[in-house]
This record gives sequence, structure tokens and C-alpha cells, in this order.
Amino acid sequence: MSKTFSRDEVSRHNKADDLWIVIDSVVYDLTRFLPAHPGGEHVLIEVAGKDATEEFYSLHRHAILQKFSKFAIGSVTGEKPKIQQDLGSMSKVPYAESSFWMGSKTPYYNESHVAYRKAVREFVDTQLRPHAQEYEDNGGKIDIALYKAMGKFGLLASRIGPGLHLKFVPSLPAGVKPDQFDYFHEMIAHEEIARLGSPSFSDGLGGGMVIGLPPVLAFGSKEMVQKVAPAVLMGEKRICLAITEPYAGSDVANIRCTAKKTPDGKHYIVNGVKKWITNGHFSDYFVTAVRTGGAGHSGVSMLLIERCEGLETKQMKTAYSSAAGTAYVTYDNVKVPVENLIGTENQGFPVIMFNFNHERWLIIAAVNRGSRLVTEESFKWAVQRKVFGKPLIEQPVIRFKLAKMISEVESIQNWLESITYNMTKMSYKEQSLHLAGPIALLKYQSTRVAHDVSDDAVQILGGRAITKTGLGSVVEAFQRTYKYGSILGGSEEIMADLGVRMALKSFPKTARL
Ligand code: HEM
Repeated sequence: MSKTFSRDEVSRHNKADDLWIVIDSVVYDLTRFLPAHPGGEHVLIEVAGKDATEEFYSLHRHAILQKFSKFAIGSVTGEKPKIQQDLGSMSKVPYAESSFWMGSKTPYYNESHVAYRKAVREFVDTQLRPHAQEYEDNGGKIDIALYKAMGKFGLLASRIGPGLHLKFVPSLPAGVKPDQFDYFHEMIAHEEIARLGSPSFSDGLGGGMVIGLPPVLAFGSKEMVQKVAPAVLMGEKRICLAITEPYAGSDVANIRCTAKKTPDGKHYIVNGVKKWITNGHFSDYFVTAVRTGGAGHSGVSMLLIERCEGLETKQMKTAYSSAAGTAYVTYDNVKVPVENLIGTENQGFPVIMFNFNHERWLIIAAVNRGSRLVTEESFKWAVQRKVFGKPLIEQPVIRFKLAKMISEVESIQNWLESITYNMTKMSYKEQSLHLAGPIALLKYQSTRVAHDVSDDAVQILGGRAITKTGLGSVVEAFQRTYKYGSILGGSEEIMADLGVRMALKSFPKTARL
């Protein structure tokens, strides 16, 4: 594309059968594209031979130009593109990144976090983003090649956090060493994946692994860990966590799926159903909560179940696209070797609870990054959209909405970073004692904020925010799916209640008004 053309020359290609336009200094020959243009022929003929930068950006996302780059034939002599794109780099839009990444001082991040975020962002923007919108729109099983690329890059392992499992992958992004890797690196990984703005695609890329693998790593036998973890972390196999049933959600102790030992004591026979299982539709391993004993939580065990005869998955029609593989799972006399027990029989409840705080914490990181992205989208739109003869941002009511969105997102971020710092300094036991309450309250607050942000963003973007393709696609995906965060990992109501109940434990008996 090294050819250059004068504006005069471009202006001579101004007819339907010879149609050139200029967008941000790049010259496009749209003659062949004209009959296929989704916006119709007339609008393009109107700007034939002219600079259509303003018209283009008021109707399309920049990504369209990348997708149709084959129509670019050169550039205008002596001109360079002016429109700033943030692919692979930090956004310059105010509040589009959290404060440290926009120039503020921080006690939390060091050079390894900076290098790590840069590497992850580049990977996400170049390897994953080009596929995101298509999976978001059309669903479908995500290509295993993408998992394998994430595995090799160390991004799947990063999503599980610090720990011995990091040694199962050849390297981590930016060459961070496993013993250097902390919860801030992990938080960055979740944020960068959420920044794709494609919730079902992001969850399709290992959302099940993030919650399914930790119980195996913490409670599985050596042989089980050796068999499952490297294959999953390298993206060769997929795993999910199967706890929720039509009968039991937040009240995990009520699960009904049963596992009965065979008379020779060598197998469990599993019968039952599981529902809303993220990645279940294409998983190889199902970390499944089963009832091996009496009623309540003391009769629950965890089993690693491989896809086999009797285990079937059905794609569920949720607000997500099918890229997330959300499944209804049926177990019909599924035979599972007793060696696949995770932890001790009838002591599955602590296995289930083990990763809850971590899961809630990472949901906060992802949800708030989604809220921040949607705030950036709204800010950009408010500045570029002209209505009643002036930019939308000149309306005080729009500035007020943005003020609310920005302040809410920033306050979540600050509490999140403080909690994350404490996670890097506390043992698992200390975290359970001191952070379960704050994490629960912050999860509650982050999804309330997502609710507010979604509402304001939809009002700012109008019809675009309820249209799957085009300028509002990121806001549309968010408003369709943000509720997931307020349900999974513990509902808002349970989170709020838990937060206050944990606080009551240390409430001084002598405190009085
Ligand atoms: C390289 C040049 C262009 C390409 C590749 C292109 C491609 C597209 C595509 C794929 C869509 C579907 C909507 C979406 O996914 O965003 C679309 C819609 C549209 N385009 Fe273009 N377009 C180009 C230039 C232009 C220009 C210069 C104009 C106007 C002067 C225009 C006017 C429209 C209109 C009015 C729509 C419908 C928008 C809506 O539904 O809200 N396009 N275009």
C-alpha cells in the first residue's frame, strides 16, 4: 500500500463504476464493494471521490476498516492517519485505564506488571480480538488453536493466579517468573481479557477452567494433577466446574446429583443433572459436586469426571452467545473410578468453598473492567456524536451521566487494588478470615455499579446500544450480559448478607451509640 495519490486524482474517481474515497488519509477503491455495502449504494455514491472520514466514523467502528483493508489502495500524498487507535497500547481517553496506567503514582505495581500488561494487551489485541466479534455474534465452539496459543503464551495459567501450576507452562507473558507472579499479574490478565468487550467469547476462553481447575490443583491426587493440569493449562483439554443444578444454586448444600459406590468399591455411579455450566458444552473434564452421603453439606463430595458414555451436554440458550458453551449436563449411570475423588468423601463442601473468594475477586476485576470499557465507549461517543447541531458532550445531562459512571468505576478499582494488595501479603487462612467479607461487599457493589453504568451507557448510545452490530456493539453485549456477574459466584443478595455477617463476627460486644 505504498502508492500515493493527490486529492485531485482521487476526486476524479467519483462514479458508481469507478468509486474512490479517502478515510483518514487512506485511499479506498470501493467500486467492487459498492453492491455489497450493508449501508447501501447511494450513501457511498454521494461521497465518491471525496474525503469521507467524518461520515465513516459517525456510522462505523474502526475495526471495519481493518476487516476490509483489501480495498485500501494507497494514501493521500504527504498525509498521515490522524485518528488514534489504542490496539495493543494504552488508551489516552481519560479514565479509560485505571489511574496508574494513566500516569498516577501507585504503591501496587512494579516494572514486571508494566511489562506483563503490555505483553498481554498485545497478545489479546492481535491474537484474540480479531475473532471476538464474530464469536460474540454467531457463537460456536471456539477453535482449539486459540486455546493452545493462550496456553503457550502462559495466559491460561495466568488466569488461575500464583501457585505451583505456573511451572506446568513453558513461560509466562513478558518472561515473568513463576515466583514473581502475584495477584496483580493475575488481575491484569482478567482485566485485559474483559477489555475485549465480548463477554461470551471471553468466558468461552477458559471461564470454566478458572473455576474448575483450582479444586483439582488444591485437593486432587498427584496423579490427577499431573494428568489434568498440564493439558488444560496448555489449552489441549478443557475443564469446567459443575455444581449448580435446577434444584440448587447459591444453596449448594441442597444438590441432588448422586454418586453411589459399586459393591466392589472401585467406582462411583453418578446420576443427576447440572445446569448453567460455563464451557460445559465443549469440556473434556467436569469437576462435579455429587451427593455421596446424607442430606446437607456433610454428604457432598467432588469428583473429576471425564466426558464418557452416559454424560451428555446440551447447549443452553442464555443471553450469552454459544461461544461460552453454557451447558445443561446430564449424568446417566456414569461410571467414575474412585481414584477420581477430589479430596475426601463427604468432605466436598470445603473443596467447593476453597476457591470462592478468589472466584468472586476475579469476577469483580472482570466486571469492573467491562464497566470501564463501556464508560470509555460512552465518552468517545458523546464527544464524536453531533446532535441538535453540537456534540452530545455539550449537554450537561450527558456530562452528569459520565461523571457518575467514572466515579463509580474508579471507586471500585481503588477498593479492588487495596484488597488485591492484601491478598499478596496474606496467607490463604488470613485471606479467608479478613477478606471474605470485603470481597463479598465489593462484588455486590461492582455489579450494582455495572447495572448503573449499563443503564447510563444505553441512554447515551441510544438505538446503537440495543443493536448487536455496529457502533454500539460493545455496549449492547454489556447490557445483555452484565447480570451474569451479579448472579454467578454468589448472588448480590448473598454477597451483601455475607459481607455484613462477616463484619458482625468482629463487632465489639461493648460498642454502643
Ligand atoms: C471502507 C469503507 C466502508 C466500508 C468497508 C463499509 C462497511 C460497512 C459495513 C460492514 C456496514 C454494516 C454495519 C457495521 O457492521 O458497522 C456498514 C454500514 C453502513 N455504512 Fe458503510 N462502509 C464504508 C464506508 C461508508 C461511508 C463512507 C458511508 C457514508 C458516507 C457509509 C455508510 C454506511 C451506512 C449509512 C451504514 C448503515 C449504518 C447503520 O445501520 O447504522 N459507509 N458499512
